Amino acid sequence: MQVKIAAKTKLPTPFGEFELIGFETPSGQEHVALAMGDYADGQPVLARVHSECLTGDALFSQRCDCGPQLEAAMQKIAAEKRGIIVYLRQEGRGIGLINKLRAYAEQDKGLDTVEANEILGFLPDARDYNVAAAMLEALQVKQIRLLTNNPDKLKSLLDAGINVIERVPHKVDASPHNQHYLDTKTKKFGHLL
Ligand SMILES: Nc1nc2c(ncn2[C@@H]2O[C@H](COP(=O)(O)OP(=O)(O)OP(=O)(O)O)[C@@H](O)[C@H]2O)c(=O)[nH]1
Ligand SMILES: [Zn+2]
Repeated sequence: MQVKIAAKTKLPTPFGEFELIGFETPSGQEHVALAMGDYADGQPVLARVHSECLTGDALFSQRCDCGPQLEAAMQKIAAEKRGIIVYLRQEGRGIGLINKLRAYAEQDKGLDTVEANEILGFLPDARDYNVAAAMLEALQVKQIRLLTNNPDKLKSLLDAGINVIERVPHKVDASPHNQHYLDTKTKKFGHLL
């Protein structure tokens, strides 16, 4: 896949100043990367491949752990003064925002995250990481230390051609609201929590 770096700017945050890089795919999708330090020097880069979660990243939802994971990734990168967050606009594990809200409504009736996706006719996880590989290549990131608890994501990134040399655990504290969600991640997706 080809991606185009469409814009680069500064992103001052409570954790330090990141470089914000905007990407466009040939089909018109938009993604961003947040970067700090010299990530193109060929040495391993601490990296998070984060899937968009409007509810968790921006609206403080406690149904999932996305917001705290994003914040923790920014903090860890700032502590090393070097790293990258590939922020993919693959909301709801690739099914889109409104379908995720429909899946939440099914969960409100008692289904878990996997069952809710399935009853709506979707795969449990419909994400595609080829665009992440293309973004890292465009930024000349040669090897990464991946912040994740998800073994499938690790495998998918390797399959997409990303040189992941290490998995760095990325656990955040559970809340009473997301405990069931995290249990499902462990039981059905094999997350190492
Ligand atoms: N379809 C669906 N998507 C969800 C649900 N809860 C969170 N998501 C989406 O899941 C994505 C985050 O993926 P997760 O499976 O939580 O975590 P991960 O990124 O695979 O694994 P880690 O790297 O360990 O965090 C985001 O796109 C969220 O919008 C849900 O109940 N249903
Ligand atoms: Zn989330």
